[in-house]
Amino acid sequence: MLAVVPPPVTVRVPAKVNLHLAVGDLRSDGYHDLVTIFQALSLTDEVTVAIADDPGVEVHGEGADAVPTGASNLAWRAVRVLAEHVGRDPDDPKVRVVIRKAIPVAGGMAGGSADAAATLVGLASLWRLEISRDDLATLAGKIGADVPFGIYGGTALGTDRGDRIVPVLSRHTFHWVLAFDRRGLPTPEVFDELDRLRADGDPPRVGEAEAVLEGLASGDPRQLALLLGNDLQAAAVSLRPNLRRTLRAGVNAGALAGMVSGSGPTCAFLCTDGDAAVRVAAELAGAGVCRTVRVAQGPVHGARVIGTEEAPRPIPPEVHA
Ligand SMILES: C[C@@](CO)(OP(=O)(O)O)[C@H](O)COP(=O)(O)OP(=O)(O)OC[C@H]1O[C@@H](n2ccc(N)nc2=O)[C@H](O)[C@@H]1O
Ligand SMILES: Nc1ncnc2c1ncn2[C@@H]1O[C@H](COP(=O)(O)OP(=O)(O)O)[C@@H](O)[C@H]1O
Repeated sequence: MLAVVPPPVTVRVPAKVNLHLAVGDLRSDGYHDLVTIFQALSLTDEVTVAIADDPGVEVHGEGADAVPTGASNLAWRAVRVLAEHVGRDPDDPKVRVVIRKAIPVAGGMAGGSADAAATLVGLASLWRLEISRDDLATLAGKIGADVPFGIYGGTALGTDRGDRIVPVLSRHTFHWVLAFDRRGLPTPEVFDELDRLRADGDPPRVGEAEAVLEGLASGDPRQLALLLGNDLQAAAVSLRPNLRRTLRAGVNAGALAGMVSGSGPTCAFLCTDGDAAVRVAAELAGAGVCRTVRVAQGPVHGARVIGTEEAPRPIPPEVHA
């Protein structure tokens, strides 16, 4: 009898912005304790996993040239972690992963982490595993601090390394403009720069997460705008002084507030509503301070298998200058 090969599974997964990012001291394991509030945004990557005799990773779309396709690809690490967990051979998982990127690479929006989260969710479906979202999130934490949030999406409080996730009920939609920088910024360099700035002086620290949770609950973007904060912003701006100009340009264009997203260099601007976001995006694009501008809204759900009626986006053609 012929074995039936299950069809490929495609998962859509969101980028994140940190509405609040409080960084504690450097720990002995090389990480910092964090208290952060994540929000998942409608800027998404798509990841397809399929049974294949030619295993590996393919990457297309935004920043694809800068993404490794070997063992260090975070999606491939997810394949290995899940294979090991369920007793499959991690060195020969017989899986092909195709990633279509829209999330900027090394942009502070957890794009690689999102691809890893999507791979876990996709493989759980492809391999027909009985595994809960919480168990997938625990495995996700072995891949990277930001990966568990990609499993849940929505709005969530992250503590410890940022990988202990408690979902936050958030009934309101917020509108964002995102400014992608010309080059990415490696996360470890930004944490190192913050440690250096703190050894030399006293860069500003964000307040309490509770106030931000109240701002979220109010649904009023004006209230939330006053409460956004990111301890890594000073470090990202120190490494990339041009971000100061980008942040100013977004606010001058009519955003309620602008901040560096996570470790940067993407800047995120909170706007009054969807129409305002489109106006801010158009003006920011004309200001010449960044590479690309996108409009997004949040919160959106985490990594989710796309139904058969929702075909994956076609692979964008490569554009050469
Ligand atoms: C800063 C944040 C904010 O959400 O994300 P990005 O803005 O880069 O996407 C995260 O903490 C990034 O999470 P992620 O990118 O998954 O980090 P990992 O791969 O686990 O760690 C990369 C490196 O970042 C530093 N790191 C990360 C998390 C943390 N709590 N403390 C740290 O010091 C460490 O130097 C670590 O070796
Ligand atoms: N699937 C992936 N997508 C993007 N980057 C990846 C991926 N796998 C590994 N990486 C590596 O991880 C680094 C950080 O990627 P990313 O998650 O996009 O940034 P950030 O941590 O700033 O949010 C990249 O510079 C890249 O070398």
